[in-house]
Amino acid sequence: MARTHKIEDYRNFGIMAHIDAGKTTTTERILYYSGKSHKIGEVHDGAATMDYMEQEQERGITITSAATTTFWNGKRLNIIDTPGHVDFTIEVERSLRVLDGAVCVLDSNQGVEPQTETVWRQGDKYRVPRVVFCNKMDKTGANFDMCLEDIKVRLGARPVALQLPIGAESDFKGIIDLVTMEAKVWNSDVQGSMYDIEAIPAHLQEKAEEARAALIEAAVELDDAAMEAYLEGNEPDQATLKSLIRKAVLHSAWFPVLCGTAFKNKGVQTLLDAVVDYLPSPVDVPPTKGIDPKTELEVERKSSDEEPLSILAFKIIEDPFGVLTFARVYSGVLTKGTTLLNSTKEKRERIGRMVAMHANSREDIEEAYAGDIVALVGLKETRTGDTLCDPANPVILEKMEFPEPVIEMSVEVASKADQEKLGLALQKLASEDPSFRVSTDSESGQTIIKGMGELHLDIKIDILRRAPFNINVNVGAPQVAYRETIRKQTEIDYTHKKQTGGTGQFARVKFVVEPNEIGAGYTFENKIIGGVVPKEYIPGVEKGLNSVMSSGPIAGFPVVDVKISLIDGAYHEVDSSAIAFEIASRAALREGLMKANPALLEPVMKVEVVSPEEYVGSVIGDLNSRRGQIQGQDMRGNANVITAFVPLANMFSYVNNLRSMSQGRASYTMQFDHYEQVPQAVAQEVQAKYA
Ligand SMILES: Nc1nc2c(ncn2[C@@H]2O[C@H](COP(=O)(O)OP(=O)(O)OP(=O)(O)O)[C@@H](O)[C@H]2O)c(=O)[nH]1
Repeated sequence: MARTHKIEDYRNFGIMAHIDAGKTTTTERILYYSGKSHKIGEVHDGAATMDYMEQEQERGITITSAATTTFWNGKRLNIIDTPGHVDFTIEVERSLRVLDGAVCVLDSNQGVEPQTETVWRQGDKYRVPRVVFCNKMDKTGANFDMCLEDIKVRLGARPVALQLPIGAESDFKGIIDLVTMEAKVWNSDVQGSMYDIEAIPAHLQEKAEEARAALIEAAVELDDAAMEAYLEGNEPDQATLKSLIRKAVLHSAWFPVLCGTAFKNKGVQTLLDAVVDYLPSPVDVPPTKGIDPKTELEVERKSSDEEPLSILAFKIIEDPFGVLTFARVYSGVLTKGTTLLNSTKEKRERIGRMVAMHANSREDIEEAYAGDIVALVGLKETRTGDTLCDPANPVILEKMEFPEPVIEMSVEVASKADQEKLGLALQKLASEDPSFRVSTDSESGQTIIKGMGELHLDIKIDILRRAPFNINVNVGAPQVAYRETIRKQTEIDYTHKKQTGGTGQFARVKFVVEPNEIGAGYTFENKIIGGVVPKEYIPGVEKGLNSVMSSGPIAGFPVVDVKISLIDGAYHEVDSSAIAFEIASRAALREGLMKANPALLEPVMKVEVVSPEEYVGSVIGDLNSRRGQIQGQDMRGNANVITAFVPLANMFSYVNNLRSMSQGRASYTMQFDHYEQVPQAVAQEVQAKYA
């Protein structure tokens, strides 16, 4: 077997957008036009082929990223459909990490929306080259110029039109291609429609010439020779112009903007042309970086079949075929049947079977090459973010960062049989989604699930209740994931002594307890020199400390950002034991934390409300009453955008309040921003509730 496409002919790209802008519809049309899907699945019928999870179809939203391979103009396209809801931001991050380019889809009636901004910033973080597709040009209120302005103002990015719309709303007919100066007109909006090339409509001629001049000026800025020629009156030819646009995209110097309506089948082929012409191939982006686990030195892996094999797992899903691990091959060639090293876990993993995923079928493959995105079947040890590599040339590719969950909920089942099923099911879900965690409350013994938001947990519960799990679960109300920390340094000297007839118990420990840097977590250091606390008792000490750190003294929440040093102690030849030291350490730390000015921390969300003018006063008043701090207020179109930091504790069921406050006309999004100390009065309430 050999490559079907040169690596230069690959386009690994994602589609990112605010919820409902039309990612799924656009992806469906792309698959249709590129010939892989024979029936267009409409999102509103719940038949979209990309949205293969039953739930996604019912809710009409895309939850998991599905990777799909298709072909256009002789190029091999690997598409990832990324979810738009902010609770699934982690999925968007994962996708961006492994893709080389992206199409950002806007709703032309809405312009840049809050989540567009979030995914755009994530794109900036991973330096993903992008083109923008203004979708829904057929919708009432669609406005291409407003979208361009929004990209400038709200994203602070530089948009350059590659096309102009011909007509808008129900009169939208097609586009003027500013590179070729042709009108491409769809004279039908039924599925599979092709465009006709027509003369540019007379009333748009002047506007098209101006827009083309702007495009050429933006393009020649990227090349001195082209600029000089242009100043002397020579426009770049079409091939040069295209290569300059490509250069602009690769360097994010500016962003080409296209338009169309995926739903009405207009502008999809021209979008595919732009993907092929302007988005990068794997060799156009910098080589991927990693660490050599033996030397701990940084190494680079070029996108080439000749380099040692390196693969990053970015998504795990459970399906009737078994566990599918979606992975990107960064370098080298992977052959079925090989045993690889999972360098992140230091474990071997055999690749027994691998498949290329298409929207509604999968194809068994024998080999995968640098640049490919494949699904590996039945891996046992590999988790999202792990590296698989050639055991003789180990590398650990850059790790992904996962946000901490901010919301939690208890789950219960009635029967013992279900309890066992629940444990296994939760373990499975947690291994697929690193932003979803499971723990057991040490005091009540309850199972607690943790995630990024109410919807995130709702969806997990739904999965548990459905086939194949079919578990009858009861859930508690969602709770904020508080944390505890300390504000000052203290010392604590504690002796545990007990004499009950026979053998007694004796242990003395002395600790320094001090605040650690934010995000540094909990660290323990044994600073004892000499044998005042023999080494065999140290595990007991750590066990005692850990139990307090996982359930703090204020209200039983995990304690973070604390450093503990063991500086002194004493033992008794006969009466000391690891257990005695565990008891002493637990009691010492409880006392120590209480002396060290303990504080309760809560997650604070960044909230953005988009509201018509007449409701702004009530929205702001309401946010203030939720302990919100208003950060800003500006205009988008004729709507006001209010941004605020609000504690998550006061945001439950906000959607209902906002709806009734604005007669359903205001909308909002929120995402975790940071942890902050809870005001005294609120801390007392929390303490009364939990302690
Ligand atoms: N008028 C019009 N409606 C569209 C167009 N594209 C998509 N829609 C509709 O907009 C709604 C949302 O489309 P989706 O494709 O599900 O959007 P999405 O961005 O994938 O949404 P999520 O997966 O939930 O984030 C659906 O009802 C589509 O039929 C378009 O070009 N014009």
